[in-house]
Amino acid sequence: MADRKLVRVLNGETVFPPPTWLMRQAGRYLPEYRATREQAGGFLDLCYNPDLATEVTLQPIRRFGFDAAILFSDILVIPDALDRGLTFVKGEGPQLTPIRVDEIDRLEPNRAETHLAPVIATVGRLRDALPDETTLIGFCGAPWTVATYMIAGHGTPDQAPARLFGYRHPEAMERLLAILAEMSADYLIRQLQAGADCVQIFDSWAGVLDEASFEAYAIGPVKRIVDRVRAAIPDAKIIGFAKGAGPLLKTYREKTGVNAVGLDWQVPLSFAKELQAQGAVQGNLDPLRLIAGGKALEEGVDRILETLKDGPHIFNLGHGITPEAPIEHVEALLKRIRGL
Ligand SMILES: Cc1c2[nH]c(c1CCC(=O)O)Cc1[nH]c(c(CCC(=O)O)c1C)Cc1[nH]c(c(CCC(=O)O)c1C)Cc1[nH]c(c(C)c1CCC(=O)O)C2
Repeated sequence: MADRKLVRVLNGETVFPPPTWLMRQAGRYLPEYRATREQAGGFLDLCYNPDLATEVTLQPIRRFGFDAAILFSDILVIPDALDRGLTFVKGEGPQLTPIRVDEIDRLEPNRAETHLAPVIATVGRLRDALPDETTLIGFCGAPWTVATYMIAGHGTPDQAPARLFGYRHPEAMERLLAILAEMSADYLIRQLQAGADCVQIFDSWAGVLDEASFEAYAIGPVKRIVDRVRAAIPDAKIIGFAKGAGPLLKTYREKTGVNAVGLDWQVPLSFAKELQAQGAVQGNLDPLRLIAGGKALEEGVDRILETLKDGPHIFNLGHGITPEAPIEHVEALLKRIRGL
């Protein structure tokens, strides 16, 4: 496992061309994903079916030969384990029962072990099925991002309901985040024990927090996860993706102790290079350049490679690939990176 390229980068090595994978690389832009998704029934049925979840995880590896596979699941399986009424309505995204302050102390985190067993089974199967050189990435949502969906009950443009909840009920928010942090740490430990080489913590909504809230809600709970995971697995490799964190990424890495920071597409490359002096960085092509293709794609890729080639870098998008991304553009992206 130590030789897998992406793990070497997480250890601080410079590898060129950089190991490459794409957030949401298993998804609706692939016809084979749409077919398996149809077969599964609902989206959650797909997440909890080890045969089909293994299949969709492997699809982008077979087609493109990415350097890493990411477990197929969703960050919202944690609130699902807490029985928060999660459903995925086609075209509308996730819906949950908005949580009230008085419900927080009645949550039952112990349900997670049994509930998430099929996801852990998927990790084990993947390690057996993947080519030896392919890194297997496990993941969870960061407590703050998961909490934003639990509080609003759905996605919102700026997660105002969760921000207001935090200002009005700071103690309840701290308790909710602490519960999610412990559950997430246990979940990541199980993924690593089942065969994941490293894990990523997705904080997609970190960028809506002000500085003090970022410290309390984005840094604190993620540090708790990192510390707890490393107490069980001392050399666990962890990528933190705090989308929209901008200049706070330096403190984020220092205080949480993650091995690599994920960069969204708005992070200036000059700053990315500064961050690289502290350790590995991952990112950060604008997903829309992948849709556009041609010069927009080539120039975006070249600028990232040129700026980050002398330090530890994992090539990725600055956020997930979208259903509109043409398959030929993904092929062109990989050719450009690998210089073929
Ligand atoms: C916020 C968030 C979620 N889920 C996730 C995040 C954090 C990353 C991000 O910001 O994109 C993370 C996630 N979701 C999914 C993965 C699988 C692994 C991967 O390929 O990266 C991962 C890592 C599958 C998925 N999760 C979802 C899909 C699409 C569902 C479908 O097939 O119908 C996939 C492939 C659904 C989902 N799940 C979520 C939303 C808001 C939606 C609806 C939006 C959409 O439809 O794209 C919650």
